Amino acid sequence: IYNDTKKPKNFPNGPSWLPVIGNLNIYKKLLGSLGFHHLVWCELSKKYGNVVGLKLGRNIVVCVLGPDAIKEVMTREEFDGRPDGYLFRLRTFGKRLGIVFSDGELWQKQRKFSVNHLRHFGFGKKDMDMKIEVETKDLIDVFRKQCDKPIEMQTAFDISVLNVLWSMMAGNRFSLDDIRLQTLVNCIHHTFTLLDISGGILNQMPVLRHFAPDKTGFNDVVYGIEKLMVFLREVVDEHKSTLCSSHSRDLIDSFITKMDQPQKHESFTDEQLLSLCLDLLMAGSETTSNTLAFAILYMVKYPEIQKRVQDEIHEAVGVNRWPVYEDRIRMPYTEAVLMEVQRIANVPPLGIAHRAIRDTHLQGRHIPKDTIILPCLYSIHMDKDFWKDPETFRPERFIGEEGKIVIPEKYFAPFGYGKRRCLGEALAKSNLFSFFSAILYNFDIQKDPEHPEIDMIGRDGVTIAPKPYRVVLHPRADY
Ligand code: HEM
Repeated sequence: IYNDTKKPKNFPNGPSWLPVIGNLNIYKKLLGSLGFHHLVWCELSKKYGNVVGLKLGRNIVVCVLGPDAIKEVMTREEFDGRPDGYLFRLRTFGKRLGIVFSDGELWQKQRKFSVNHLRHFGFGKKDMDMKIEVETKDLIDVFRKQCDKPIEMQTAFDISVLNVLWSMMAGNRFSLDDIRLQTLVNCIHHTFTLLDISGGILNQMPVLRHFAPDKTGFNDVVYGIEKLMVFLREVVDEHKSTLCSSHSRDLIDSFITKMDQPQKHESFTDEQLLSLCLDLLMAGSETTSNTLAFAILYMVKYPEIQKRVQDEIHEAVGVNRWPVYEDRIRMPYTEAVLMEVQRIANVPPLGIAHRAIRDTHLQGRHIPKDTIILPCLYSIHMDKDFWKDPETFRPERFIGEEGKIVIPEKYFAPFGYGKRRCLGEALAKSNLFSFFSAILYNFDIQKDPEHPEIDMIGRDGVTIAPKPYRVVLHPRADY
């Protein structure tokens, strides 16, 4: 018990550790009053500095805040690992598989494979933008049918956003009223609200799942993952039965073909294929949908900014078509609005957890091997010294004197950076721009008169999601 309370020498500052629970008592109390995990770390950093160290159950967790400490974590090879533990393995057959929470050789091979093959199927190229155009058109058609009536907005983008990625992964798309897919995406949303990026209670004290399977979220997480896996297994089986080995239709085909090659890396297995698909689905849908839903919410809150975006769209493309991603060069204000949404909404406020792969130092403090490291992206996006008025929604902050976009990279990193930076950045940016500008081209977005209150404070979880809200879309005259 005494050893349990002993901190490693020169460990980052933080409160004393209790036996077994470590600092879970303090953490829980702060979370109860502040409501968000990232705010707990910000609060602790006021007392303990920019590198705060806690023990949460069996996990040692260090949160880094501010540009210098975050840069060290993102760019030093010792921090390129991802956490291991009960929760992370629960997703992937009790093993370390997938792409988001794997590391070492498996991660390198799988990341390289995914990037190369997604690119082959259009990722980051004109092909991808054309797929987005198709999805945008479909979604606008759906919205047109619901004009002048309140529409549920925080999940409105789910299937459209997923379709673009899915067409590269599995070669097809879903109808926007596909009930099964919407149920699966709802499972993803729900799972994200139950967990937090450090692993949460299921990783810190996995034994609790036996005593409180509902309260710890265990039952819901298992249910959600099983549902997704059943769906993915059907898709993979269908690919296997229709595969033509000389012609890959999509990423899944390429993976299956690779599994049959004698010189393949040992990580190309059935379980890894399912885990990779699960990770891409989860990482690719939630983040983009939430950002778009926040963007619409900000436009309702600030109609004068909405009007300015619409004026810019008009000037850049006229009235006969809506903007596509290529037009962004002539639409700096619209781009700045989306960047400002990413900065202020902080959809992944703590990024994705890293792990120290060996004993090392960070900002002069000792970090033991396997420490979970949380880069608090919120801390740079909301840095008072740099941004001056971080709580104010002011897109102009991203526009330089010559009217062009300026990105202060040290203080703006919604996709992270370094070797583990977001793999889907190109797709996310193109999705954000295309869906957002198409909606503003076609509609004036207004509050639901029956629910005029606008709640900008989201819901906590792995990512921050807006609370359910409705808006009314009015078709714009002449468009
Ligand atoms: C607005 C949308 C998105 C945001 C804000 C976002 C943000 C992030 C962040 C902060 C990370 C962690 C970076 C780090 O650890 O240093 C990450 C990783 C990742 N993202 Fe995204 N992301 C978005 C969209 C997407 C999309 C569309 C995909 C789909 C392909 C995707 C796939 C991934 C993957 C696979 C990783 C893990 C990369 C690795 O560990 O090597 N993301 N993302």
